[in-house]
Amino acid sequence: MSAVRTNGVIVAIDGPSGAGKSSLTKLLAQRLGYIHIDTGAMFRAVALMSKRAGIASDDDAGLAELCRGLEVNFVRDGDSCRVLANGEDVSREIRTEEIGLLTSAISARKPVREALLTMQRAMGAKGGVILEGRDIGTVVFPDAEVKFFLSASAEERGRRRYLELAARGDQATLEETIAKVIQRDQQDEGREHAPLRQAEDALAIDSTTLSIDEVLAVMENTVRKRLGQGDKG
Ligand SMILES: Nc1ncnc2c1ncn2[C@@H]1O[C@H](COP(=O)(O)OP(=O)(O)O)[C@@H](O)[C@H]1O
Ligand SMILES: Nc1ccn([C@H]2C[C@H](O)[C@@H](COP(=O)(O)OP(=O)(O)O)O2)c(=O)n1
Repeated sequence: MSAVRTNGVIVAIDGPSGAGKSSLTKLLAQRLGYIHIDTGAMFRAVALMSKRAGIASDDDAGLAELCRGLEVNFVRDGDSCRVLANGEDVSREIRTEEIGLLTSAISARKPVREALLTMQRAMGAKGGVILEGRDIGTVVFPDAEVKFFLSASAEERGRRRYLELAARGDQATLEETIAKVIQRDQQDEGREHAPLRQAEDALAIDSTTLSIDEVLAVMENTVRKRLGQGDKG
């Protein structure tokens, strides 16, 4: 093991939008009794606060100032987790498509990545955590004991998002939703700082034709083997 951590190992789950990171991280954390850190929610909180403050997505000085005064926390609420930005519950407000696209833009800015990198390392250092995002296994915790790169075809990821939006009563079409997924992939993969890419030592899982339970079984067995607990069967 690369480091002695007080509470257990660090599990990194990276991958593109709609691959199933949030769903799987939540379930795996429950199975292992680990803490779940949704780093996308942290970037989303910065995006929301920058929009409210009228800070442009390329205003690095403004974004740096904003991050200096921002505290993001997660609090458990029954089965789910609330996201607090300076104490305010922003869990719902950060989940719109508009904030998703804005987040993709501001998360490319160096001061934002630096500020959140420090926060994420502090949150995960003791282990016993699963962090999900785009650069956990490559940048935030390159020494994480277990790394997954979860993906699925853009069509399938767009279809999943479309079903979520339709359930919320959103009018978006399937074609538009797939196009937005592809646009976000290009922004996240093409940026200069901490682009989305698979860590060399990550286990790649393509969930296009797998159910959530099937992906969960692969992940849980992989982590338990790493913990020396053998196959869960
Ligand atoms: N393997 C899967 N099969 C079918 N639907 C899935 C699968 N994984 C995730 N989903 C669904 O796809 C949507 C997006 O998943 P989510 O966990 O939010 O992805 P991400 O965090 O990677 O953006 C959710 O509605 C989720 O229930
Ligand atoms: N570790 C991370 C997590 C998210 N981001 C960026 C890239 C994404 O487009 C946005 C939103 O991420 P989020 O995981 O919430 O988005 P999805 O739920 O996958 O659609 O944030 C990042 O750059 N680095």
